Amino acid sequence: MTDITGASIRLDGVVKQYKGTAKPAVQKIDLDIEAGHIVAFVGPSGCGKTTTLKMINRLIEPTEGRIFIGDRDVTGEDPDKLRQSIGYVIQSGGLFPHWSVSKNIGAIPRVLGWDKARIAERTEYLLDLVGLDADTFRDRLPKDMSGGQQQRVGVARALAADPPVLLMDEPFGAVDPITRVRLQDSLIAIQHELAKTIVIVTHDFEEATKLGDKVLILSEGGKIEQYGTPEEILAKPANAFVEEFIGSGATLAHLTLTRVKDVDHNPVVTARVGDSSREVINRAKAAGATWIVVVDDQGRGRAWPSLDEVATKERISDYVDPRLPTVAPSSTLNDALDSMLAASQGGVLVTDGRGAVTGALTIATVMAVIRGQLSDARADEEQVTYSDHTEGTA
Ligand SMILES: Nc1ncnc2c1ncn2[C@@H]1O[C@H](COP(=O)(O)OP(=O)(O)OP(=O)(O)O)[C@@H](O)[C@H]1O
Repeated sequence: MTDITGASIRLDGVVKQYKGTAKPAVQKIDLDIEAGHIVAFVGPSGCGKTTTLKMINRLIEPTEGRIFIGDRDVTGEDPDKLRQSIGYVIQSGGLFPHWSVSKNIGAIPRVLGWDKARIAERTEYLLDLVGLDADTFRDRLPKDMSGGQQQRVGVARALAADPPVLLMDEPFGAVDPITRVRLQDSLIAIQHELAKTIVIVTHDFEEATKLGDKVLILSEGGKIEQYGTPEEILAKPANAFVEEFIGSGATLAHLTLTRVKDVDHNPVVTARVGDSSREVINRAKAAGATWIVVVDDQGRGRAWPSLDEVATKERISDYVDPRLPTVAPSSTLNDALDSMLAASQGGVLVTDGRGAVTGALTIATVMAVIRGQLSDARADEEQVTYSDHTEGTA
């Protein structure tokens, strides 16, 4: 991990009561968020997640209490100035629709008076950081991009002026499940590089455990039910509310704690377009493989034909499989399973941070981990054997 560029956040007795309401939306919250951490706010609809988030950048003014960013008490700061130093990402990116990607990303730097060359350089850097090719996307309008690409630009825009804090309100709520996994993995990779302080609101406990160094579980009125690491929450739910919120699938929720990088991968045999099929087949057979991965010059997967398919042509063809399932090292085993199911495949390719194929993960490996976790969980439970049971009921 690189140097932490994030700042701590502290909420000190913060209350929000909207005008004309009987009860406060947030009753009195004290919260410390460590610099360089990702904290995920979860809880049922209407519990006050968004209200709490928006008080941090004063899009919503607290009724009482103080908010600190680093050592700065920002409660009395000019809200416009404050928001220039806090990145903010909302669902669907929230881009200005008539502005190009580069104009959107440069919005805050222009307000801050940066010169054109510095803005252009920063835009290139950020587009690369969020995984978009600058030459392809710089001049695009939001309507000419997919939802996932727009959301990547939204993250780039929020990071434009290098703020220490990034606030994200349901950022991946509006994209399909596979894109969602890619965006989550991309956020984890960005965080490894930048070490900002990130607060993310989500409805999804699984997303919270995947992204959060810590998870904050709220109930109605912004009441803190538990604030801890995903491991702590899953191992020791603080009370019945948390237990119910986590749900009956708690054992399988552990699958979200196990990352692709934590389990063994199978090696893969790779080939390039134009390679001799016979040579590739010989190489694959020697390695005991029944299929290969065709990769491009950067090592990114294009297709994974079986050896029978390879044998139908003299040379490796340039076919690109648009549904090739891939996961990143930071993906969870649940993501890997989803990806396999979506592609109707019994395995998934594992890629490094730049998308190059490094191995494969099979459904057998994932099932072995699930079996191990289930038997660990059962060993912890009171053991009732078949004979105990029949004796007890006889
Ligand atoms: N502008 C407002 N005026 C009055 N009440 C509001 C206002 N905004 C939110 N509320 C109320 O405050 C409470 C908390 O809302 P908030 O949006 O923070 O919850 P949330 O946990 O983010 O919900 P969701 O998950 O549905 O987005 C809710 O009861 C909501 O109806």
